Amino acid sequence: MERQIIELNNLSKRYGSLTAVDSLSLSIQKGEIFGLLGPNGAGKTTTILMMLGLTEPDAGTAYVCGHNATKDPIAVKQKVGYMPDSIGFYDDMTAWQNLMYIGELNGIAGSQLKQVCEECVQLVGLDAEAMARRTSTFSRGMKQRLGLAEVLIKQPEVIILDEPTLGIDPIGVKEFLDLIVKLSRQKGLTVLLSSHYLQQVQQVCDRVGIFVNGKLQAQGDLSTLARSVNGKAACQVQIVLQQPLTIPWKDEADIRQLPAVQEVTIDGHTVDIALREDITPEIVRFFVHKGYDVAGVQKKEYQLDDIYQSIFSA
Ligand SMILES: Nc1ncnc2c1ncn2[C@@H]1O[C@H](COP(=O)(O)OP(=O)(O)OP(=O)(O)O)[C@@H](O)[C@H]1O
Repeated sequence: MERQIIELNNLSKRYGSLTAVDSLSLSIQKGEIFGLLGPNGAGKTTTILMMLGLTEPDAGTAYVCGHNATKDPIAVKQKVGYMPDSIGFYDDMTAWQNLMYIGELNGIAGSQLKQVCEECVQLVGLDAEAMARRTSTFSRGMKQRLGLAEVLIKQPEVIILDEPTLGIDPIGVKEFLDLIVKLSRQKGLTVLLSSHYLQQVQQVCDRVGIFVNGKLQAQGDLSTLARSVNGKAACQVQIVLQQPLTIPWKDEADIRQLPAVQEVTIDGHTVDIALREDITPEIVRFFVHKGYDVAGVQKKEYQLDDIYQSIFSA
Protein backbone atom coordinates (compact mmCIF):
# COMPACT_ATOMS: atom_id res chain seq x y z
CA MET A 1 0.00 0.00 0.00
CA GLU A 2 1.27 3.49 -0.77
CA ARG A 3 2.23 5.42 2.31
CA GLN A 4 1.56 9.15 2.63
CA ILE A 5 4.71 10.60 4.12
CA ILE A 6 3.56 14.21 3.85
CA GLU A 7 -0.06 15.08 4.42
CA LEU A 8 -1.21 18.69 4.33
CA ASN A 9 -4.84 19.46 5.09
CA ASN A 10 -6.36 22.87 4.44
CA LEU A 11 -3.14 24.54 5.50
CA SER A 12 -3.31 28.35 5.59
CA LYS A 13 -0.95 31.11 6.60
CA ARG A 14 -1.63 34.83 6.67
CA TYR A 15 0.78 37.71 7.16
CA GLY A 16 -1.49 40.62 8.12
CA SER A 17 -3.96 41.01 5.27
CA LEU A 18 -1.89 38.84 2.91
CA THR A 19 -2.81 35.18 2.58
CA ALA A 20 0.55 33.58 1.80
CA VAL A 21 -0.84 30.01 1.74
CA ASP A 22 -4.53 29.43 1.19
CA SER A 23 -6.26 26.16 2.24
CA LEU A 24 -3.55 23.93 0.85
CA SER A 25 -4.20 20.18 0.78
CA LEU A 26 -1.54 17.87 -0.57
CA SER A 27 -0.37 14.27 -0.10
CA ILE A 28 3.09 13.05 -0.99
CA GLN A 29 4.01 9.36 -0.97
CA LYS A 30 7.14 7.72 0.32
CA GLY A 31 9.89 7.66 -2.30
CA GLU A 32 8.29 10.29 -4.51
CA ILE A 33 10.18 13.23 -5.99
CA PHE A 34 7.67 16.05 -5.83
CA GLY A 35 8.24 19.46 -7.42
CA LEU A 36 6.89 22.65 -5.86
CA LEU A 37 6.66 25.06 -8.73
CA GLY A 38 5.57 28.69 -8.79
CA PRO A 39 6.68 32.27 -9.27
CA ASN A 40 8.24 34.44 -6.55
CA GLY A 41 5.92 34.99 -3.63
CA ALA A 42 3.61 32.09 -4.54
CA GLY A 43 3.90 30.58 -1.07
CA LYS A 44 6.38 27.71 -1.57
CA THR A 45 8.82 28.68 1.19
CA THR A 46 6.00 29.43 3.64
CA THR A 47 4.58 25.97 2.95
CA ILE A 48 7.98 24.37 3.56
CA LEU A 49 8.42 26.31 6.81
CA MET A 50 5.03 25.09 8.04
CA MET A 51 5.96 21.49 7.16
CA LEU A 52 9.10 21.85 9.25
CA GLY A 53 7.24 23.40 12.18
CA LEU A 54 9.28 26.58 11.75
CA THR A 55 6.22 28.73 11.28
CA GLU A 56 2.74 28.09 12.66
CA PRO A 57 -0.22 27.79 10.33
CA ASP A 58 -3.30 29.90 11.00
CA ALA A 59 -5.47 26.97 10.01
CA GLY A 60 -5.14 23.36 8.91
CA THR A 61 -2.61 20.66 9.71
CA ALA A 62 0.75 19.46 8.36
CA TYR A 63 1.70 15.86 9.08
CA VAL A 64 5.23 14.82 8.12
CA CYS A 65 6.46 11.25 8.71
CA GLY A 66 3.39 10.74 10.90
CA HIS A 67 4.10 13.73 13.17
CA ASN A 68 2.12 16.91 13.48
CA ALA A 69 4.69 19.52 12.43
CA THR A 70 3.15 22.26 14.60
CA LYS A 71 2.80 20.21 17.77
CA ASP A 72 5.91 18.06 17.42
CA PRO A 73 8.46 19.98 15.33
CA ILE A 74 11.45 18.24 16.91
CA ALA A 75 10.24 14.81 15.79
CA VAL A 76 9.79 16.21 12.27
CA LYS A 77 13.24 17.80 12.23
CA GLN A 78 14.80 14.46 13.18
CA LYS A 79 13.38 12.86 10.05
CA VAL A 80 13.53 15.70 7.56
CA GLY A 81 16.62 17.25 6.02
CA TYR A 82 16.14 20.79 4.79
CA MET A 83 18.50 22.51 2.39
CA PRO A 84 17.62 26.24 2.09
CA ASP A 85 18.36 28.18 -1.09
CA SER A 86 21.42 29.81 0.41
CA ILE A 87 23.52 27.55 2.58
CA GLY A 88 26.00 28.93 5.05
CA PHE A 89 29.26 27.21 5.96
CA TYR A 90 32.05 28.06 8.35
CA ASP A 91 34.35 29.40 5.66
CA ASP A 92 37.49 29.33 7.79
CA MET A 93 37.04 25.58 8.23
CA THR A 94 37.61 22.84 5.66
CA ALA A 95 34.64 21.07 4.09
CA TRP A 96 35.45 17.97 6.15
CA GLN A 97 35.53 20.00 9.39
CA ASN A 98 32.20 21.59 8.48
CA LEU A 99 30.63 18.21 7.89
CA MET A 100 32.05 16.67 11.08
CA TYR A 101 30.76 19.63 13.05
CA ILE A 102 27.24 19.23 11.65
CA GLY A 103 27.49 15.51 12.49
CA GLU A 104 28.35 16.38 16.10
CA LEU A 105 25.45 18.83 16.27
CA ASN A 106 23.23 15.96 15.17
CA GLY A 107 24.41 13.91 18.12
CA ILE A 108 26.78 11.58 16.24
CA ALA A 109 30.05 10.93 18.05
CA GLY A 110 33.21 8.82 18.17
CA SER A 111 34.12 6.41 15.37
CA GLN A 112 30.56 6.51 14.06
CA LEU A 113 30.93 10.20 13.25
CA LYS A 114 33.84 9.65 10.85
CA GLN A 115 32.14 6.68 9.23
CA VAL A 116 28.83 8.50 8.67
CA CYS A 117 30.64 11.55 7.27
CA GLU A 118 32.66 9.39 4.87
CA GLU A 119 29.49 7.69 3.65
CA CYS A 120 27.77 11.02 3.01
CA VAL A 121 30.81 12.42 1.19
CA GLN A 122 30.85 9.37 -1.05
CA LEU A 123 27.12 9.63 -1.72
CA VAL A 124 27.38 13.22 -2.92
CA GLY A 125 30.56 12.63 -4.92
CA LEU A 126 33.07 14.96 -3.25
CA ASP A 127 36.64 13.63 -3.17
CA ALA A 128 39.20 13.76 -0.34
CA GLU A 129 41.08 16.62 -1.99
CA ALA A 130 37.91 18.75 -2.11
CA MET A 131 37.00 17.89 1.48
CA ALA A 132 40.41 19.10 2.64
CA ARG A 133 39.77 22.56 1.17
CA ARG A 134 38.20 25.50 2.92
CA THR A 135 34.59 26.02 1.84
CA SER A 136 35.42 29.62 0.87
CA THR A 137 37.17 28.14 -2.22
CA PHE A 138 34.14 26.03 -3.21
CA SER A 139 32.10 26.66 -6.35
CA ARG A 140 28.33 26.95 -5.96
CA GLY A 141 27.91 23.38 -7.28
CA MET A 142 30.38 22.01 -4.73
CA LYS A 143 28.63 23.93 -1.96
CA GLN A 144 25.33 22.35 -2.96
CA ARG A 145 26.93 18.89 -2.78
CA LEU A 146 28.37 19.63 0.65
CA GLY A 147 24.99 21.05 1.73
CA LEU A 148 23.38 17.81 0.60
CA ALA A 149 25.95 15.78 2.56
CA GLU A 150 25.07 17.82 5.65
CA VAL A 151 21.39 17.13 5.06
CA LEU A 152 22.02 13.38 4.61
CA ILE A 153 24.07 13.06 7.79
CA LYS A 154 21.02 12.50 9.97
CA GLN A 155 19.76 9.82 7.58
CA PRO A 156 16.49 11.59 6.86
CA GLU A 157 13.37 10.02 5.39
CA VAL A 158 12.47 13.23 3.57
CA ILE A 159 14.69 15.89 2.07
CA ILE A 160 13.41 19.33 1.18
CA LEU A 161 15.48 21.31 -1.28
CA ASP A 162 14.68 24.98 -1.83
CA GLU A 163 15.95 26.15 -5.25
CA PRO A 164 18.92 23.75 -5.12
CA THR A 165 20.21 24.51 -8.61
CA LEU A 166 20.22 28.30 -8.42
CA GLY A 167 23.47 29.67 -9.82
CA ILE A 168 24.97 26.33 -10.91
CA ASP A 169 26.23 25.88 -14.48
CA PRO A 170 24.23 23.53 -16.79
CA ILE A 171 26.58 20.54 -16.39
CA GLY A 172 26.57 20.98 -12.61
CA VAL A 173 22.77 21.18 -12.65
CA LYS A 174 22.49 17.92 -14.56
CA GLU A 175 24.93 16.17 -12.22
CA PHE A 176 23.12 17.48 -9.15
CA LEU A 177 19.68 16.46 -10.41
CA ASP A 178 20.98 12.99 -11.37
CA LEU A 179 22.35 12.68 -7.87
CA ILE A 180 18.96 13.55 -6.35
CA VAL A 181 17.22 10.93 -8.47
CA LYS A 182 19.85 8.29 -7.61
CA LEU A 183 19.53 9.00 -3.89
CA SER A 184 15.79 8.88 -4.00
CA ARG A 185 15.68 5.59 -5.91
CA GLN A 186 18.52 3.88 -3.97
CA LYS A 187 17.51 4.95 -0.50
CA GLY A 188 13.76 5.31 -0.91
CA LEU A 189 14.11 8.98 0.03
CA THR A 190 11.17 11.28 -0.47
CA VAL A 191 12.28 14.52 -2.09
CA LEU A 192 10.48 17.82 -2.17
CA LEU A 193 12.09 20.18 -4.63
CA SER A 194 11.08 23.80 -4.85
CA SER A 195 12.10 25.51 -8.06
CA HIS A 196 11.37 28.14 -10.68
CA TYR A 197 12.97 26.06 -13.40
CA LEU A 198 10.31 24.18 -15.31
CA GLN A 199 12.70 22.06 -17.36
CA GLN A 200 14.56 20.84 -14.33
CA VAL A 201 11.41 20.02 -12.41
CA GLN A 202 10.08 18.19 -15.44
CA GLN A 203 13.29 16.15 -15.75
CA VAL A 204 13.33 14.74 -12.25
CA CYS A 205 9.96 15.01 -10.54
CA ASP A 206 7.39 12.22 -10.46
CA ARG A 207 4.69 14.76 -9.67
CA VAL A 208 4.43 18.51 -9.55
CA GLY A 209 2.33 21.03 -7.66
CA ILE A 210 1.89 24.46 -9.23
CA PHE A 211 1.48 27.31 -6.76
CA VAL A 212 -0.12 30.61 -7.66
CA ASN A 213 -0.87 33.31 -5.07
CA GLY A 214 -0.82 30.88 -2.16
CA LYS A 215 -3.08 28.35 -3.84
CA LEU A 216 -2.16 24.99 -5.27
CA GLN A 217 -3.56 25.58 -8.74
CA ALA A 218 -2.84 22.14 -10.15
CA GLN A 219 -1.05 18.97 -9.15
CA GLY A 220 -0.21 15.61 -10.64
CA ASP A 221 2.12 14.00 -13.16
CA LEU A 222 2.50 15.70 -16.52
CA SER A 223 -0.40 14.01 -18.28
CA THR A 224 -2.75 14.54 -15.34
CA LEU A 225 -1.75 18.20 -15.22
CA ALA A 226 -2.21 18.62 -18.93
CA ARG A 227 -5.69 17.15 -18.66
CA SER A 228 -6.65 19.25 -15.65
CA VAL A 229 -5.64 22.48 -17.35
CA ASN A 230 -8.40 23.63 -19.71
CA GLY A 231 -9.23 19.98 -20.49
CA LYS A 232 -6.09 19.71 -22.58
CA ALA A 233 -5.07 16.36 -23.97
CA ALA A 234 -1.97 14.65 -22.60
CA CYS A 235 -0.30 14.53 -25.98
CA GLN A 236 -0.82 15.25 -29.63
CA VAL A 237 0.18 12.98 -32.48
CA GLN A 238 0.43 14.04 -36.10
CA ILE A 239 0.18 11.42 -38.83
CA VAL A 240 1.41 12.39 -42.29
CA LEU A 241 -0.01 10.26 -45.10
CA GLN A 242 1.36 9.59 -48.57
CA GLN A 243 -1.97 10.50 -50.18
CA PRO A 244 -4.25 13.36 -49.13
CA LEU A 245 -7.56 12.53 -47.46
CA THR A 246 -10.88 13.55 -48.90
CA ILE A 247 -13.41 15.25 -46.66
CA PRO A 248 -15.60 13.85 -45.19
CA TRP A 249 -13.04 11.23 -44.19
CA LYS A 250 -14.67 7.81 -44.23
CA ASP A 251 -12.67 6.48 -41.25
CA GLU A 252 -13.07 9.47 -38.94
CA ALA A 253 -15.90 7.95 -36.93
CA ASP A 254 -13.81 4.78 -36.37
CA ILE A 255 -10.75 6.62 -35.06
CA ARG A 256 -12.94 8.69 -32.75
CA GLN A 257 -14.16 5.39 -31.26
CA LEU A 258 -10.72 4.79 -29.72
CA PRO A 259 -11.17 5.70 -26.03
CA ALA A 260 -8.09 7.92 -25.72
CA VAL A 261 -8.90 10.04 -28.78
CA GLN A 262 -10.12 13.50 -27.85
CA GLU A 263 -9.97 15.51 -31.06
CA VAL A 264 -9.22 14.82 -34.72
CA THR A 265 -8.25 17.52 -37.24
CA ILE A 266 -7.69 16.71 -40.90
CA ASP A 267 -5.74 18.87 -43.30
CA GLY A 268 -4.82 17.31 -46.65
CA HIS A 269 -2.03 14.82 -45.99
CA THR A 270 -1.99 15.31 -42.23
CA VAL A 271 -4.21 14.16 -39.39
CA ASP A 272 -3.70 15.74 -35.94
CA ILE A 273 -5.04 13.72 -33.07
CA ALA A 274 -5.28 14.99 -29.49
CA LEU A 275 -5.00 12.11 -27.03
CA ARG A 276 -5.99 11.79 -23.38
CA GLU A 277 -3.15 9.32 -23.01
CA ASP A 278 -0.27 8.40 -25.26
CA ILE A 279 -1.45 5.59 -27.56
CA THR A 280 0.73 6.52 -30.54
CA PRO A 281 1.51 2.86 -31.52
CA GLU A 282 -2.22 2.07 -31.60
CA ILE A 283 -2.89 5.14 -33.76
CA VAL A 284 -0.19 4.09 -36.24
CA ARG A 285 -1.60 0.53 -36.36
CA PHE A 286 -5.06 2.00 -37.05
CA PHE A 287 -3.84 3.75 -40.21
CA VAL A 288 -1.78 0.78 -41.40
CA HIS A 289 -4.70 -1.66 -40.93
CA LYS A 290 -6.97 0.64 -42.89
CA GLY A 291 -4.46 0.47 -45.76
CA TYR A 292 -3.00 3.99 -45.59
CA ASP A 293 0.66 4.65 -46.42
CA VAL A 294 2.03 6.41 -43.36
CA ALA A 295 4.84 8.76 -44.43
CA GLY A 296 5.56 10.27 -41.01
CA VAL A 297 4.59 10.31 -37.36
CA GLN A 298 5.26 13.17 -35.01
CA LYS A 299 4.41 13.21 -31.36
CA LYS A 300 4.17 16.27 -29.18
CA GLU A 301 3.92 15.66 -25.48
CA TYR A 302 2.79 18.69 -23.52
CA GLN A 303 5.65 20.23 -21.67
CA LEU A 304 5.36 21.64 -18.21
CA ASP A 305 5.98 24.95 -19.91
CA ASP A 306 2.69 24.69 -21.85
CA ILE A 307 0.82 23.80 -18.68
CA TYR A 308 2.39 26.65 -16.76
CA GLN A 309 1.58 29.15 -19.53
CA SER A 310 -1.94 27.90 -19.65
CA ILE A 311 -2.41 28.39 -15.89
CA PHE A 312 -1.06 31.92 -16.02
CA SER A 313 -3.01 32.99 -19.07
CA ALA A 314 -6.29 31.59 -17.63
N1 LIG B 1 7.69 36.74 7.40
C1 LIG B 1 6.89 37.32 6.50
N2 LIG B 1 6.21 38.43 6.78
C2 LIG B 1 5.39 38.99 5.88
N3 LIG B 1 5.15 38.50 4.65
C3 LIG B 1 5.80 37.37 4.31
C4 LIG B 1 6.71 36.73 5.21
N4 LIG B 1 7.19 35.61 4.59
C5 LIG B 1 6.64 35.60 3.37
N5 LIG B 1 5.80 36.65 3.20
C6 LIG B 1 5.00 36.92 1.99
O1 LIG B 1 4.21 35.76 1.74
C7 LIG B 1 4.12 35.51 0.34
C8 LIG B 1 4.65 34.10 0.06
O2 LIG B 1 6.07 34.10 0.26
P1 LIG B 1 6.98 32.80 0.05
O3 LIG B 1 8.35 33.19 0.45
O4 LIG B 1 6.33 31.66 0.74
O5 LIG B 1 6.87 32.59 -1.50
P2 LIG B 1 7.79 31.67 -2.46
O6 LIG B 1 6.86 31.00 -3.39
O7 LIG B 1 8.67 30.83 -1.63
O8 LIG B 1 8.64 32.75 -3.24
P3 LIG B 1 10.21 32.78 -3.53
O9 LIG B 1 10.42 31.81 -4.62
O10 LIG B 1 10.44 34.19 -3.93
O11 LIG B 1 10.90 32.43 -2.23
C9 LIG B 1 4.92 36.61 -0.34
O12 LIG B 1 4.01 37.62 -0.73
C10 LIG B 1 5.84 37.12 0.75
O13 LIG B 1 6.15 38.48 0.57
